Amino acid sequence: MAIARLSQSEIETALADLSGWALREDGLAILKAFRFADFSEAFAFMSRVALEAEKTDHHPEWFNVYNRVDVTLTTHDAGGISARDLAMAAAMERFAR
Ligand SMILES: C[C@H](O)[C@H](O)[C@H]1CNC2=NC(N)=NC(=O)C2=N1
Repeated sequence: MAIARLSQSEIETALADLSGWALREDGLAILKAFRFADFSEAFAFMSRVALEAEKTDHHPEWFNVYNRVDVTLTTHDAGGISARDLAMAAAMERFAR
């Protein structure tokens, strides 16, 4: 299903409100390195995100070691960043709080 890729200015505006998120060098994804107190906290975060991902059919690429969760969000169907990535990033911010 096709979904629109956001413009560069739409992405920059959104990133200004997303603390710690950055544009990947190729401009096709957004990234954040989350840090938690320990593995238990990191995995609790990942569990919440997993439920949200299933609910919204939008899934993160991520890498976890102990208390670290490195996240990449992109929309394959759009070939870049869509509103779905911003919505997921905002949800992750709520879950990490
Ligand atoms: C068929 C299914 O709806 C698609 O493959 C969904 C699943 N989850 C997804 N997750 C992400 N991050 N991007 C997508 O384009 C995407 N597409």
